Amino acid sequence: MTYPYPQRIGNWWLEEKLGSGFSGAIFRAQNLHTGQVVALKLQHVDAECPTNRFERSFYPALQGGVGMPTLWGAGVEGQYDYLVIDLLGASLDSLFRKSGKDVMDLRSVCCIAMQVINRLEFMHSRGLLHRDIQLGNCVIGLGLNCTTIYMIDFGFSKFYIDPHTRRHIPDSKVKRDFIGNYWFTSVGVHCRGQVPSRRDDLEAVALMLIHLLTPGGLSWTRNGVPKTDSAHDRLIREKKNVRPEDLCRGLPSEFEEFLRYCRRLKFMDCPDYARWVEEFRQLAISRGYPDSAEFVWPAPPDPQPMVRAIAQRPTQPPSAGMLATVLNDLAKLNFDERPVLVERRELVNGVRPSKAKDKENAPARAKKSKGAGTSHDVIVISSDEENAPAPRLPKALLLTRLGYAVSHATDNATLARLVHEFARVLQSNSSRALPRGGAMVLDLLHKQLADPDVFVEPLRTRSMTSSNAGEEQPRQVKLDKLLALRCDVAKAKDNEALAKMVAEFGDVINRSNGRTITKDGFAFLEGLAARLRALS
Ligand SMILES: Nc1ncnc2c1ncn2[C@@H]1O[C@H](COP(=O)(O)OP(=O)(O)OP(=O)(O)O)[C@@H](O)[C@H]1O
Repeated sequence: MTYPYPQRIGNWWLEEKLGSGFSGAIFRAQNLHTGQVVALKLQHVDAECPTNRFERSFYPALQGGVGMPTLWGAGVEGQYDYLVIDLLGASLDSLFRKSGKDVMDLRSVCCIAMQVINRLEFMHSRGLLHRDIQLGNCVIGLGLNCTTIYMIDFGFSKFYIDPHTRRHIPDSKVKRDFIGNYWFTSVGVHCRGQVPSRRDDLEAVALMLIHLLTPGGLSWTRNGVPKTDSAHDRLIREKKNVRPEDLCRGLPSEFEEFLRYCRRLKFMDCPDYARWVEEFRQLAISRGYPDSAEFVWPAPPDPQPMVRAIAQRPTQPPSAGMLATVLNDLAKLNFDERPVLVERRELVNGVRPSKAKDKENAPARAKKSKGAGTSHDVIVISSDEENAPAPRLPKALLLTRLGYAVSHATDNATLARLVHEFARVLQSNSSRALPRGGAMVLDLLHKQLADPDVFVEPLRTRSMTSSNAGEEQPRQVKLDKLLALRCDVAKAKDNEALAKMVAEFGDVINRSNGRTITKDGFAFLEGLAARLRALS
């Protein structure tokens, strides 16, 4: 039922209608005495779902938080229940729709991730769950606050810390009607009728981020809001059955890891918000984006479109155009040798394809690579000459390029050279910590050595899902393992054995304090390069 809206309520003069929801409408309003301009959320007292009544009780707990609207007034006057809050800008939903793009750019998505996870950390620290995370409930600020994302619509919120007992609300095995929205509410709450807790707010964020990066959005959002029970059942089935790896195919691994992480959390677990903010920050940095969580919209032109393009998993064959761009860029890094690639399927455990085949493929390859066509057949990131000038490129970009070259290397000699280059890049770091881009290179190297045509779970994911996930190893254990790896690498029989060692190396470094690479670690990498040369 719709109700006629008054022109004035309390001290507020209602102006333009900004939007409307299930139970009411929201107006820009002005204070009759001070001229202050605000947003006023109006609901009829007989509204079917009187969310203002609940929202009013949650706002006080949220005051003072970054990205939390200030509550300026609230009450019931006549037939209307109203809430007066900061006037804010457009929702992420409307910004994205108006952009006309099929997917949102990675930098913006990383900023959304960092900010929304921070907002949830704040809300949860005040004992409150949001329970309706969606793009329409994330809005940007106005004026100086236009790069800050605000959370709105606390109509479905709930205190998960009982204000009287100060304890977490209890779980229940009894299935309940779901609360939230069709698109992003967690599988546990939406499809299994579980009681929502902090983990579910976070899972909704994960789904929202994946949605933004998926052409056409998450598959279950494509038919619109389900209008019948059977359509809703279908949606639930689809949402429940899709595997994280399928949802996140082609996306940077952080998104799949984040979704899996949320789904592994137990009902009362406190999520590690800082870790995920840092993961998305590092992801943005590793792709060459500024180190900032500010949500700048419209998204500025991408300074490194090539880097973003190769965020795709290497299992997806790059287009000829993309390949040409990447090869051109690689060529600029150095070089007296020019890259020529052969088909990935021709790499069998480091055995070089036959010369005859090389010749057959030569014309096609030459077209893809500007300047190709010389007799050289490897990608060179830098020459072996000691005094060759070091490329002045950000480390993250160098590592990304190395990763790309590793995933397209076709013989052990190339891999050997890339591993040597990898060790050099890591050593040029002021810190000896393995950067995120370094972990990616190890992942790709492991995959190349194990079997380039088979999907190999990334090392970082594996170490986090293992039974001793996240556990740090005592320093001595780490040192012993690295020493053993350093000694054993020279005796490795084949690429498979080397793949196992790379996996072990990544695991040891990942689980060590500060992820530092010791002298033995570097010696292992050099030993690996030598062994690859010997096996080529
Ligand atoms: N503070 C604000 N400033 C400017 N616009 C706002 C503000 N709050 C909400 N809006 C706009 O109004 C729309 C509806 O707001 P909100 O979600 O709070 O209402 P609702 O009635 O709870 O909606 P729903 O039924 O969709 O949950 C938002 O999507 C947004 O576009």
